[in-house]
Amino acid sequence: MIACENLGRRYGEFWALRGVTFEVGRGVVLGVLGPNGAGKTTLVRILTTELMPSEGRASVAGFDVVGEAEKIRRVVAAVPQESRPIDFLTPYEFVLSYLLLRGLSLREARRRAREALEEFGLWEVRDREVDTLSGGMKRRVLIAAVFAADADVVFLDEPTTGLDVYSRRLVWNSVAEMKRRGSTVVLTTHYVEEAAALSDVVLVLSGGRVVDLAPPERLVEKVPGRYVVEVYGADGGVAEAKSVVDIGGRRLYYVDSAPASAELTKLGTRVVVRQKSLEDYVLLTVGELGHEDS
Ligand SMILES: Nc1ncnc2c1ncn2[C@@H]1O[C@H](COP(=O)(O)OP(=O)(O)OP(=O)(O)O)[C@@H](O)[C@H]1O
Repeated sequence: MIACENLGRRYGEFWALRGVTFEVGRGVVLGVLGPNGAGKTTLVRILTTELMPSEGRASVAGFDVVGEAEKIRRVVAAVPQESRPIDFLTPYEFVLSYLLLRGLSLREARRRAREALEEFGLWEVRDREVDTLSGGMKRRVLIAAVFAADADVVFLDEPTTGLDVYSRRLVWNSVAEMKRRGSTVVLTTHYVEEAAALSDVVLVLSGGRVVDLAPPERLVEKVPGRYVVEVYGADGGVAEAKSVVDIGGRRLYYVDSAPASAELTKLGTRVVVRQKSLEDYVLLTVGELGHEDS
């Protein structure tokens, strides 16, 4: 459904994306993870035909992003980063006009607009001006419109940034539903647990390059050891640790077996033992998300 071959984008002398090669099929949720400036939005903008690549090729739904951009626009739906719905419309008018512009009949557009606004908990506020809604509600209006469009390929660029737990869960459910309907979903996010919960495959970018492309559980398997001992404050060290990471006032030890509780009490003021996760993969390979690549 999406294929990139040696894809690159340059701004002047600076390569924001380089040598990106990957393929994902129909009905797949592709999570895109990477630190600030890794190239996630650049990749999404090229695939949604908003930005031309500087080198390489990419196709979406079998259409070339350069030569067949018009065809791609008919089969994709996107919520760009930090986008907002048109302020002077109501949620109902916004979703309805989005569907009509995509070529749906009035009858079908009305049916889908209602269904999507209900799905996103917006039916009660359907006739209020978007301008008067909270930031999280505005975001939900956009995602509801894309959800209602039932496109072959959906791009969600950081869809849950700034959303509360309830709204985030609504978005998560809608991604699962889009996948169930057969859409391919590309989801960029800084929330690692979100990528882990929703993605079939995770594309890890750093400094414009592909670091890895694999199902989340495969990436977690690459983390050394089985457990993580998180120690807050001063600590005496864990002798048999396979790897150690320092973040802020926290030190993480990757170990094969959980230390006995007597040993834990000696370690520091606060100690947590947990299973390794996708967040540990990210910490060990690309550092903390949210940090600019150097
Ligand atoms: N129009 C532009 N002109 C020059 N440089 C740009 C432009 N757009 C993006 N860049 C640079 O390209 C790199 C990749 O940016 P991009 O927005 O794709 O990263 P990102 O992974 O989406 O980051 P974030 O997580 O912060 O949204 C960054 O170093 C950015 O500064």
